[in-house]
Amino acid sequence: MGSKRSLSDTKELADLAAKHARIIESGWTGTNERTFIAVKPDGVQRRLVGEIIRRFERKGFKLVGMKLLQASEEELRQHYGDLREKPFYSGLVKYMSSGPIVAMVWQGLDVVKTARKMLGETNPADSLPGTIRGDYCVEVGRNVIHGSDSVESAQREISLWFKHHELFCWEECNEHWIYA
Ligand SMILES: Nc1ncnc2c1ncn2[C@@H]1O[C@H](COP(=O)(O)OP(=O)(O)OP(=O)(O)O)[C@@H](O)[C@H]1O
Repeated sequence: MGSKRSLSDTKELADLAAKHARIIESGWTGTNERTFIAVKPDGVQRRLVGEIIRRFERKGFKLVGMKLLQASEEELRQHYGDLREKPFYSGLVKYMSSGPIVAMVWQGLDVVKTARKMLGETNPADSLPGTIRGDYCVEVGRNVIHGSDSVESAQREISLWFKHHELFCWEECNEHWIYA
């Protein structure tokens, strides 16, 4: 009895540490991945932040980082660099800098692809009811939410909007919280 650890306890702890290390290593790619989600200024103004968080939590994803911020034009230029030549680009930057956004990182199995499904199509008119854009907006230029379109975009966007120390590492926190 008492608090003495046996050899098998030590082995269990070592196995657990190795398991944690493997999960942390694979946290950026593969199936247990992270995505960048932003509630756009219209979503914040319309008090949709809580509803959006609720959907991601209930789906089973884990919040890894979140902040309310005013995006600068420079940050938006970097974020939307691939759309620079589009006719709607300057309107998009103006819209995205018109008020605070809520930047978030969510983690979980296939979260990049699944989040895009939860968001709906870029144009709300093409989005099915039940999706965020299908339920809460009508205009492509005011479509409430952003979500990374690939694992690579997610990595780039997360490192643009968040510093490493702003992201929580669930795997280091408590073994019972780890996804299988
Ligand atoms: N035709 C358009 N007119 C006005 N704004 C547009 C138009 N097309 C796209 N946008 C805006 O630019 C954003 C980025 O467009 P993109 O083609 O990357 O779509 P998306 O990947 O679905 O959107 P997001 O990056 O916001 O998740 C859209 O979410 C929308 O706010």
